[in-house]
Amino acid sequence: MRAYVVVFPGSNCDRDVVHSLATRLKTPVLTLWYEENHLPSDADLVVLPGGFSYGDYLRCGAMAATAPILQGIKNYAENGGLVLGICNGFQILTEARLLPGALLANKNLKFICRQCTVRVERTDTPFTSNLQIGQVLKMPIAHHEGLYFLPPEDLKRVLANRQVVFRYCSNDGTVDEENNPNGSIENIAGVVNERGNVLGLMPHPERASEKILGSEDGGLIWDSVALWLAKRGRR
Ligand SMILES: NC(=O)CC[C@H](N)C(=O)O
Repeated sequence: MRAYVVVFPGSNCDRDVVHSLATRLKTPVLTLWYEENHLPSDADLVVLPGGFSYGDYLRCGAMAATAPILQGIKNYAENGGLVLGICNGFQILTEARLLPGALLANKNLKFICRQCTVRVERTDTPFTSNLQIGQVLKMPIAHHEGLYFLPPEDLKRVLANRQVVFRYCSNDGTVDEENNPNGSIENIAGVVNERGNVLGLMPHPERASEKILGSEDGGLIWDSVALWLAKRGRR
């Protein structure tokens, strides 16, 4: 398998994602500059990493969503390619309308950087294929605009389509207001598109993929992608 990590001006988690993916999966991971307008034909996974693309000016992800590489990502996703947006990458995917909803300022209006736990809601996606429904993953969040929001009609559609993949929860998997760090609607921490090949999530798997980081649970997401690809003949 071959993975690519997109670098925008202001990305700051790109190297972490490269290191984490390459170490865990022992696979080539290359970076891709935002001014490219198409993706290499050998890409099995494209990651939009966290950070502050374009300094978060205008709205988080709004300017990056108009960068040339997004055209390549849209074509790639339309053809079924796997796209993962982490934190600022998630914000970029919603701004580009590749994912529903929007990320608004956290309910306490503060930047929140801390460990948190999310519950797995779906295992029939490439990103969660090696997980169990209800499994709790420990991964840190680090954002100011992480409150996931959808207007009522869109929320109904997203729930009916089972697009919610992760929900913020307690250590034992309880989903409630107390365990909702940023005020996201329905505790939503990650969603997929209808087809299931584009995932956005606010927690950082790359910051939770080695014991020394306090959790290796993020690595389970990488394992899931590798397993899903291997089942389709991509190693
Ligand atoms: N870690 C990140 O990707 C941060 C995302 C964005 N800059 C925010 O603060 O919400």
